Amino acid sequence: MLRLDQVSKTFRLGAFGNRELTAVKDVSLSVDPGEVVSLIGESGSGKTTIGRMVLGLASPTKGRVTFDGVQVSGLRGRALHGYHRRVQGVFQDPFSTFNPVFKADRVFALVRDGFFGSVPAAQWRQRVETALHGVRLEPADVLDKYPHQLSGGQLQRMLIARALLLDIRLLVADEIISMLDASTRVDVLNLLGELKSSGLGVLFVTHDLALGTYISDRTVILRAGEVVEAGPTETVFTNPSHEYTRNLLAAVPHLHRRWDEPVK
Ligand SMILES: Nc1ncnc2c1ncn2[C@@H]1O[C@H](COP(=O)(O)OP(=O)(O)OP(=O)(O)O)[C@@H](O)[C@H]1O
Repeated sequence: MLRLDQVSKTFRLGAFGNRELTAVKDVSLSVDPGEVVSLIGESGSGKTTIGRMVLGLASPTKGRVTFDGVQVSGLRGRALHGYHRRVQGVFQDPFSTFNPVFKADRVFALVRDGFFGSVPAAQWRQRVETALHGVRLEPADVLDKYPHQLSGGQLQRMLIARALLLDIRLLVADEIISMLDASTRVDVLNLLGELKSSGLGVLFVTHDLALGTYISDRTVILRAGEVVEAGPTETVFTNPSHEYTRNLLAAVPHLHRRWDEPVK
C-alpha cells in the first residue's frame, strides 16, 4: 500500500537559500493494510517531514513515496483531493486544527462540502453520528459545541472521526497521543487497534518508545533523518541491534520497578 523508497528531503536555509539541511535521508519503509508501523525518533529527527511527504504536503528531494504504486508527490488538484479521501493525517495538537470562532463540528461540514456534496443532509447527519460512535463519542456531547467546550481527547477523537467519514485506508497519526491524559491515551490507542483490525493501515509517529510498542506491528527508529533500525516491534524492543536503540530503550522508565532500585 504505502511505500517510501530511499526518500530524502533537504531544506534550503538562510536568506539566499545558500545553506542546506537534510531533514530526511534515504528512508525506506512501508505500511500494509491492517498494519500499524511506528516511526519513532527524538525531536527534530524528521518524523513530521516524513508524515508531510506521505500526505502529499511536501515533496521528497530524492526517492519516491508511492501509494498503491502511484507516486504521491506528482499528485495535484483533483488527484490529490482523491488521494486525501484514502489517506488522512491527524496531528499532535487538536486545538490548533479547530478554529475557535466556529463550532467544532464544522470539520465534518467541510468534509461534506469537499467530498460528499450530493449526500442529503439527513443521511449525512447519520454518517457523522456513526463515525462519532466509531470513536466512542456521544454525538449529543460534541455536536453544536465550540472547541473550548470540549476536551483535547474529544477533539482528537473528532478528528479521527472526520478521517473515518472519508473511509480512509491509511492514517498518519502524528503524536496524537502525547497531549492526552493517561486514560484517554489508552482509549485512543485501543481505538486505533480496532481500526487496524478492520483493515486500516496506520503510520504512528511518536517520540515515545513506550507508546510505540503498544499497538504497532513494526517499528522504525529514526535518528537525525536516517533509519537506524527497523523490524518487527518485538524484535526491535527485545533484541535491538543498534546502540542508539539500546540507549533509547534504557532511557524508558521501567515498569514494575521501583524508582529507588538501580537500573541495570
Ligand atoms: N520547512 C522547513 N524549513 C526548514 N527546515 C525545516 C522545515 N521543516 C522541518 N525542518 C527541519 O527539519 C528537521 C526535522 O524536522 P521535523 O519537524 O520533521 O522533526 P520531528 O522529528 O517531527 O520533530 P518534532 O518531534 O520536534 O516535531 C528539523 O531540524 C527542522 O528544523
